[in-house]
Order: sequence, then C-alpha cells, then structure tokens
Amino acid sequence: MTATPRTALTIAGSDSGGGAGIQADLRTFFACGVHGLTALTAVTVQNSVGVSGFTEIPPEVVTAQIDAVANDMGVDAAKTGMLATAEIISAVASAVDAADIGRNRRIPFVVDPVAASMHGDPLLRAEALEAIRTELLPKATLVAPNLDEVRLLTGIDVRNAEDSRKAAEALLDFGPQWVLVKGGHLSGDSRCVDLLFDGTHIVTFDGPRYDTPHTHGGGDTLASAITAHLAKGLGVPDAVAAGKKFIERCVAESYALGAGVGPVSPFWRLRPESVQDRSQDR
Ligand SMILES: Nc1ncnc2c1ncn2[C@@H]1O[C@H](COP(=O)(O)OP(=O)(O)OP(=O)(O)O)[C@@H](O)[C@H]1O
Ligand SMILES: Cc1ncc(COP(=O)(O)O)c(N)n1
Repeated sequence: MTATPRTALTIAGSDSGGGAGIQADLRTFFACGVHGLTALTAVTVQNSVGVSGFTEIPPEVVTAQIDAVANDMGVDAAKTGMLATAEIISAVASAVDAADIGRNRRIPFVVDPVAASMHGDPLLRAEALEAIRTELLPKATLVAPNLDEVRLLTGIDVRNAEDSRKAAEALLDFGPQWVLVKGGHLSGDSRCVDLLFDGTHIVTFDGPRYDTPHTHGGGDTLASAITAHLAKGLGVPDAVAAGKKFIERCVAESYALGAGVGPVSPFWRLRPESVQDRSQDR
C-alpha cells in the first residue's frame, strides 16, 4: 500500500468528446497528483464542432453523489463546472454546506460559472444565472469566469485591464472571497493576462498567448489545476499561480482532434514517449 493522495471533487457535466467537463477535470486531477471524485450533473452530446444536446441528472442524485464521497472518502477541495439548471444549483449549494465545503468553511470551493461551450452552445438554462449569482457565488472561495461569463453575470464588457478590475469588483459584491477574471478571450492581445482580486490584493498572471485554435477545455483545466493545488494545501494566490503555469503548458501542447476545436492537453506531465502520436497510425 502507498500513501493516500489528497482528493479533489468536481461537480460538473460529461463531455462525450473527452476534452472539457468532468473528463478534463479528471485528467487534470490525475496529472496534478490528486485523486479525483465526481458528482455528475449532466450528460452532454458533444464533439469538436459543438454540443447537440444534454440531459441533466436529477438534483437529488447530484446531492447523493456529493454526500456519498464526502462522508466516506473526504474532500480536500471542490470545484463546479456545468450545472445546467437552477434546481441543480440549489441542490449543490445545500450539499456543499452539508459537506463543510465553501468560503469560510473548512474545504476550499472553486466555482467555474460555465454558461456555454466555446462553440456558443448553451450549457446553463437562462433562468439559472440568478441562482449562480445568489446561491453559489456567496459560497465560493474563488470564482473564475471567462469574459463572456463576466458579461452575463455583471453586464460589464471587458476590453482592457481597467475593465477587468471593475468586473472583479462587481463580482466580489456577489460574495465570493476571490475573483479570477480570465483574459483568454481578450482578442487582439499578444499576452493572456488573468486578474486575481479579493478586494485588497490584486495579482496579475501574465503569460504568452499561444497561436492555436485548439483550446477546448481550457477553462475547466485551469479551474481543476487550481482546485488540485488547493487540495494539496496551497493558498489561493499560489494555487492560481500553479494553475496558470499548468494551463499554459496544456495550451502550448494542445492538439487537433475531430473537424473542429481540439483539446488542451496535460499529456506533457507524462513521459512523451508513453503517448502514441495518432497521425503515425495512418
Ligand atoms: N491561446 C492561449 N495561450 C495561452 N493561454 C491561454 C490561451 N487561451 C486561453 N489561455 C489561458 O487559459 C485559461 C482559460 O482562459 P479562457 O479565458 O480561455 O477561459 P474559458 O473561456 O473558460 O476557457 P475555454 O472556453 O477555452 O474552456 C486562462 O488562464 C487563459 O489565460
Ligand atoms: C460538459 C462541459 N463542461 C464545460 C464545457 C466548457 O468548455 P469549453 O468552453 O472549452 O467548450 C463544455 N464544453 N462541456
């Protein structure tokens, strides 16, 4: 028997294409050396060109999954991804309270307020946005929206660093401890700058922008890497720094798969020779 690793729980939807959602979270947890636990919220029918539909899991089954792993295995950090409906969001809000997960509680809680896929297909029912604002954000140790989610949640259209700061302030009003405004969608910028703010401390994470169309699962991978590092005991700024380093490398080594957008890749954490290059099969 070897030492038991720390655990990280993802509460998210399945991506049949394997690049985003619960699949991205699990492979990131594995690459970061933590044991992944899952509470599935929805099953999407998805590939590299889009999401053609989804079925949500009954809220009481989402609750039961969280209770089952929290009561038996223990959770060292948790994150949310696709939550699909207001009913699931309410169930998650109650279940994380019961498991002592969340801001001002024992276990750190990262909220990735997923609203749509990168192809623009909805992953959250429109009426559920208010439940994210009022039921989930007050419980978040960290909320990590992209610029489209910032616009949906606050109405602020971020075009530069000053706007990011204003958006972070507006999001803090909903009650999370920290906000990470992700700059991946700031087109025209040669850098990818993410801004972290808790109302007092501002930290900017400034990295290169890689010229690739294949960034599917980037937001999930970043949030999972941050969650894994929180599970290992890092504080929020250090966990975000580690997550940013991790996602940069995953974007740099993303690959084409299917006719559309390929996934970011944590394969670099494995020995390169252990990953077979599929193009050599043909
Ligand atoms: N082309 C890129 N090169 C380097 N880093 C990137 C690139 N695109 C995004 N990132 C980084 O990836 C992370 C995710 O950012 P992004 O704003 O794209 O979130 P997202 O929209 O939730 O992700 P996605 O929709 O791709 O899953 C951020 O740390 C961002 O800076
Ligand atoms: C199940 C699920 N969860 C999250 C995303 C967002 O990822 P992306 O913005 O890269 O499409 C997704 N496409 N599918």
